[in-house]
Amino acid sequence: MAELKKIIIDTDPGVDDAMAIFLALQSPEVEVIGLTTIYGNVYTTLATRNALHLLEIAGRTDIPVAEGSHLTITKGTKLRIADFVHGTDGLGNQNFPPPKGKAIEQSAVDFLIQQTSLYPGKVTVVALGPLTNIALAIQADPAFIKNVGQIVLLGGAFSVNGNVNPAAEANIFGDPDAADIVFTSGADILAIGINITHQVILTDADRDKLAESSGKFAQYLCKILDVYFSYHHDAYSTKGVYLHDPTTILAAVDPSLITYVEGVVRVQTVGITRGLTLFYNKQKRFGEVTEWSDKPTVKVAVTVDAPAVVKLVMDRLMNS
Ligand SMILES: O=c1[nH]cnc2c1ncn2[C@@H]1O[C@H](CO)[C@@H](O)[C@H]1O
Repeated sequence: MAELKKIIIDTDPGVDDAMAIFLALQSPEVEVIGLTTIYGNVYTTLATRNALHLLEIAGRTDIPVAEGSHLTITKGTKLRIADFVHGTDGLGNQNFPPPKGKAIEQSAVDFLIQQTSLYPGKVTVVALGPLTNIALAIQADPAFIKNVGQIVLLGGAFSVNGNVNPAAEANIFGDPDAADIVFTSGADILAIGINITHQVILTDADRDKLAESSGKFAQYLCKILDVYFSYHHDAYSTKGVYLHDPTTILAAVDPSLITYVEGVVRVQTVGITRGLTLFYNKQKRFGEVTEWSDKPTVKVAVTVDAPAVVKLVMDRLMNS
């Protein structure tokens, strides 16, 4: 049997994170070797609690959860928490009982460094929240960027408006300094921006199908989806919700679902465009040295097979 791709999910659950975690657990192509937590949709403490809860729902308490950073990398910025998208508990205001399990003693950063060095080149880190933990791992251990197989991240708005403001997407806005460290680190990076995820919509009709199925993950998700759907109806007037995190997980599971281009990405860290991701496509040779010169390239997704992604999401959640 071919070796399964090992993945660590860095997550801030979050309704679409819950979907993504369940999808990963339902994907025979990958082995989830751990979850690391971060603030974003909720504060880090609640992210850890929700990660443990979701693994208990899935019957996968064998998978360790390592708690991540409570602060941005500069420790200077006020956190922006998107509880208006996911509910104050991050999971659709369902007031689930606290999980029985606990996070491991090791921090998220130490866990990322240890696991990638145990399996050099074999671990894919799927980053679904702000990039603080990943940037801290890069800073703490120069070998991390060589040891990690690939970092597949949900972040950025490439040639489209952001979702926090016209400039910035939420995960990059959450810690722009960390994001710039990650994008310029030299690691193998695949960025899935909202230019991609806004093409992947779970419709009201899809949700009805999930509700009618007997899949245990489908049933659980239908309980928590209300707040996420209401937010999308109000903010975007869409008849459905964007599948940000599920699309990112599936891009890691099956890279043929997307196409990408390569170039240098820098992140604006100050001013009114703080959190802007700017991709240099190398079409112009600039006479002068720029902030993009001599930086390693990354992969940025440019197309997605949206019907195939939605079908995989539906099939894997209903057959659970
Ligand atoms: O309008 C929004 N503001 C803030 N965060 C959002 C919004 N929509 C979605 N997300 C959250 O941020 C990530 C994608 O940018 C996703 O994790 C999503 O749940």
